[in-house]
Amino acid sequence: MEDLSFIPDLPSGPLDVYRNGASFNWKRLKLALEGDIDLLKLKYKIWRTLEKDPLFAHHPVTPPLEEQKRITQLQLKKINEYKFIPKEMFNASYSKRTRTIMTINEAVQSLNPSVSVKMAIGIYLFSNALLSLGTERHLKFYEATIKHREILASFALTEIAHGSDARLMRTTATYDPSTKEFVVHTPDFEAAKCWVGNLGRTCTHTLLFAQLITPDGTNHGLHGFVVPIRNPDTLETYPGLTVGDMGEKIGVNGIDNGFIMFNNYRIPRENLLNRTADVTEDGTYESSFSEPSRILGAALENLSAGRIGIMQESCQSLASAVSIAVRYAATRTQFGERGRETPLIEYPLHQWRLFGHVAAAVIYRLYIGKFTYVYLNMVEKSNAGHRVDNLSEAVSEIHAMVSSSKPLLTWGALRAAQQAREACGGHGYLKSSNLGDIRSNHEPTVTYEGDNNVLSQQAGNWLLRQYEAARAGADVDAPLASVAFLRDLPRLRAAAFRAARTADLKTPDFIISTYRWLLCWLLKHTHEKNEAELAKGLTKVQARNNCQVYRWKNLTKVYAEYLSLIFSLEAIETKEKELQPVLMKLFCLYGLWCLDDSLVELYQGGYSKGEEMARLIRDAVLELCSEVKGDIVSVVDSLAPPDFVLNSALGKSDGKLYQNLQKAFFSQPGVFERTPWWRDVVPSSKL
Ligand SMILES: Cc1cc2nc3c(=O)[nH]c(=O)nc-3n(C[C@H](O)[C@H](O)[C@H](O)COP(=O)(O)OP(=O)(O)OC[C@H]3O[C@@H](n4cnc5c(N)ncnc54)[C@H](O)[C@@H]3O)c2cc1C
Repeated sequence: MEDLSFIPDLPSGPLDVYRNGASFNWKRLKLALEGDIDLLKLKYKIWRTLEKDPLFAHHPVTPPLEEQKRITQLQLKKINEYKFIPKEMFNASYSKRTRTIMTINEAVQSLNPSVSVKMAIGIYLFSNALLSLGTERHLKFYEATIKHREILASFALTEIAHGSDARLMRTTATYDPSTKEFVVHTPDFEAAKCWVGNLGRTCTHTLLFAQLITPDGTNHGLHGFVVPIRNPDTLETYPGLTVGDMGEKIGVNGIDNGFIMFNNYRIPRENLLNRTADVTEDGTYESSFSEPSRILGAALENLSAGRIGIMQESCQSLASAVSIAVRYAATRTQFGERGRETPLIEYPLHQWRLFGHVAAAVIYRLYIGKFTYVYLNMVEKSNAGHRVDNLSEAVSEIHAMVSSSKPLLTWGALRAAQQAREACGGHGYLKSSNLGDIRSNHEPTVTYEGDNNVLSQQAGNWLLRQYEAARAGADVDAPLASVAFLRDLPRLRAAAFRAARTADLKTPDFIISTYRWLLCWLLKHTHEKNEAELAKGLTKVQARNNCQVYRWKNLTKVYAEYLSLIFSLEAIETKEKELQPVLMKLFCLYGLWCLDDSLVELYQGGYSKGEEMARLIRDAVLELCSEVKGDIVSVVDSLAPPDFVLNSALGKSDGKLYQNLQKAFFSQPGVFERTPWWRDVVPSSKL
């Protein structure tokens, strides 16, 4: 068995009442959730190092806006200097290297999300894009970014008037053969690039997406270009650019999101990322689809890697939020009988509000851990030029999986953060609870890297195509088997709810088979709705738009929940025996908690009649809440980062709630000093 002594023991205190009764060892569950001991060690190394560095000390009061940006930039510089990526990683496999980078990002994210976003865009997204969209001539940018850290980049796609519909971006890059340069231009303010992270104050280069126009006037669509923005020695912006900071946001204010307008700004021809298409010196456009498998691999990489990173970070935010709320609930008492007050965690309502989110935190972690491996292995094979069977179908399937799961996880974490805040009552509203920062810093993930509602439509379209193929008796184009059950359509349609006791529901078989039935029915329902719209004489686009609500609420969400269930179940089956009972309970709790949300559709589709099914599902959820109660504090111990990272007066691992609150109150700068404005407000006019 692995030596886990690198994980510090937890201090004893009031939480021991619950910890002592746990059915498993929390450190072993922590390792099982991380999935890789080297990566877990790396996380702890990062946290230990940063805890000792005063630059990473927490501020009891939010610093002024510019100071937040300065601190974040300095923190990023310091993280670069610490060189957390082991040297040998630069020569390691793509999959291993990417997992290491993702782990570093996650460890930093739980401490200051602004730094991790800065790092993810400025270093990793950019260097990945250079590898997948660029060619040998861009390696110098790659080395300068990832090895020497001389370049801090940004990613400029969104414009003032267009975000989700990227095709209509209006920034142009027109080729001038007389100087062998592209001339980048912004026609007006509506076409200014905006929201670009790192652009406002700090980046040296941007990865710009602009319409490529050749001298014959042909527009070849959006292409990627490396565009220098600032002198790396002085951070002065170059002439021909109008660059500004977007100002204060609701969260992540350490990031300098910026806007930019280009005034006939010239860049060398070679700065076009030319893996898939190039412009010759004399201005001829050439598409070089000589290695389609590599090109598709690159496309897959670009579409999905950033979103997988966001999902991992969502797991971390969700884990932190529920850890604070559960530790609080185990130490906070209200009401009671016979002179003894009751801890909040003993109330079924409180359990019902929180434990489903705790189960989700565990299931999502297992799901994303496993899915990331599948995804990275496939990209690695494809980038290495190995044959991957049905690659283009696999690319589409991965895109559908990511496009449905990113909404599920980001919204899931947001809902949990809000519930955790409320579950801690008034104290949850204190900055020192950290729940406000967790919530507001997490919030923009539902919008960036693809707005959740827009992404989910794309997943819905793919699902409908698979259903239509299955209905017609054709093969389902899903090499990763996420909808393999569609091959069994007739049998699934005939299935029905047959359980009589809650025990029949608390099994993976019941949950998975109910999900399969539900997905089949939702597909049928959405397909029929679409056909009915077409029969009215509407265009395909109009018909699809009229089915949007069905595609998200009633289809894509359920598909994403199903994915999280089948992947996590596979992961649970490989975990050590001691952990299986608690993991299985959390699995069932999550599955039934989600099904409760789909009761309308289960009844609407005729899976059951009468009130029995709803009653049994809800009773089973409540029973499971009560069954996991004795383990739940240890479950959040496995999920939570160390106290320094969690940074919450309510969620410290010693459980000394009121002592920690007192420390937080008393340590605020100037808390007992007379306010500087007391003269203006004293009631007596004599002063
Ligand atoms: C903190 C933050 C950081 C960001 N960082 C970057 C960055 O570094 N680089 C960059 O290029 N961009 C960045 N963005 C921008 C982000 O990618 C866009 O905001 C996002 O793509 C959505 O585009 P939009 O804001 O134009 O919204 P819109 O596309 O205008 O959408 C507005 C709303 O309409 C809905 N909607 C849109 N189309 C449809 C439809 N067909 N049917 C139904 N509903 C629809 C959407 O769901 C959304 O709720 C960032 C944004 C934020 C908040």
